[in-house]
Amino acid sequence: MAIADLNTMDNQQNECALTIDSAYKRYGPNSVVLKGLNMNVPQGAIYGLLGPSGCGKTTLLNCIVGRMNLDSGQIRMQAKKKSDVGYMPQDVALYSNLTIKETFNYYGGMYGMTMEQVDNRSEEVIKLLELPSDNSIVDTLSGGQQRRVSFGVALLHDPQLLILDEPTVGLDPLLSQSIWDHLLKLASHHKKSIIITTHYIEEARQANIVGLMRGGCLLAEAPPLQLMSTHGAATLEQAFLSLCQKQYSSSEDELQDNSSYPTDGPVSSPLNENGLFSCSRFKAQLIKNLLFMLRNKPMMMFLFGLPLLQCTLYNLAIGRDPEGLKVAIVNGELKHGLKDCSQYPLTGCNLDLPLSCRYINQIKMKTINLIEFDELSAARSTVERNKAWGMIHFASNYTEALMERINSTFETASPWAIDNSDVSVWMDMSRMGLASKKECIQF
Ligand SMILES: Nc1ncnc2c1ncn2[C@@H]1O[C@H](COP(=O)(O)OP(=O)(O)OP(=O)(O)O)[C@@H](O)[C@H]1O
Repeated sequence: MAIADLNTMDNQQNECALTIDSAYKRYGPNSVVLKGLNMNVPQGAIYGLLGPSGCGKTTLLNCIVGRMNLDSGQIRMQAKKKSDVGYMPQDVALYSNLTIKETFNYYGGMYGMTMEQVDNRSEEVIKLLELPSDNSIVDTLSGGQQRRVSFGVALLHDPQLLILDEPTVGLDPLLSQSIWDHLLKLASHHKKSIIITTHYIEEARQANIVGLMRGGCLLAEAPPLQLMSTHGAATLEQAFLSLCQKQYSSSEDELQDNSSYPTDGPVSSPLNENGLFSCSRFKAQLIKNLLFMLRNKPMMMFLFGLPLLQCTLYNLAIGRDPEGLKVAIVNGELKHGLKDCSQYPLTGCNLDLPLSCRYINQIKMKTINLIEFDELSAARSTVERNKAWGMIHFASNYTEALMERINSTFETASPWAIDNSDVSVWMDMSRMGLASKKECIQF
């Protein structure tokens, strides 16, 4: 190839806002949507992407903006960051509880615009798109009005590349024409590149270039008048029909054969994120979430009220101290039982002082009735007769044999051993740290 030809090609690619080479995408082995599609969107032009429902237009746009990856191929773009692109998806994806103004403030903040910029731009956009009062809640708008707000969001930050998925569907013809006029002005005066999909084929005649898509590839890509003259057609629709008939003669399902499907790995959009953190994005998210909370009172009451109710019910049901429960105490730690406790202070950090006195002192503050026994067997037999009783045994001189007996009886290794009847509580003082006496235990 001559050097002059190569230079021309390079220049053409430099002037392209977007170039796609051999794009392949499928949703499953038998659902190939893009089949080696090539596309060139010139800088400062409106590119009308036409095609029947289900031919893969939305899939292609999603791959361009980075919502999904191609399976194979290449995407080159002049826009570098996601905020250089304005995307209006086919489905309305707005926050329904925000007003139009708040919606613009939110997306403006996400694009890193100042409040002043947002105010100026939203005023222009509201006027252009004939939106209702900016205090109207999105949820209360008609489907067409919501689509116009979504369109306004794509226009708001004045991006280099606009990608609009059926922006004029369901609009009043006069409004639709004023939108096209605005897009033409954006392309010719401000050198913005615009990709627009539409089902209205004749509408696309206003585009600078149209791509006719069918069966996952572009059948043709040329200025509308050139397409019509090449195919001897009076309308764009007839030109499209003639191209479809030509394609029909070749096999459409070639690529359903998995062996010929290229598998050179996922190809992501070249658009970069706008940085990990930005104050304006943080603020925009915060305000949006606060507004959501303010406007969803029943939901907030449920979110905060349910755990509160659960805690209250839990505490009312089982969280209180048992009232009037009689608990037997056998204090083996002191020679004369709890009577000896009067000699000792109940506060301070002296571990030579008996733990049982402090512990019992705490229990006395509760609503439990303590009944002291001198003998373990007497307390035990009383507990066994009256199942509702509890028993605390403070032992001082545990021998290995005694420990084993307690463990085998109560089958637990915790400092508290719970009797099989669930009412007898043993306190193993040696495991509470008293044996080592290294720690100060304060109740
Ligand atoms: N998430 C998905 N999982 C599986 N198949 C999908 C998915 N999204 C789209 N498809 C299929 O891919 C094909 C192309 O869908 P796509 O939405 O890209 O078409 P389209 O040309 O934008 O259609 P329309 O003009 O009706 O919006 C369709 O057959 C569709 O069923």
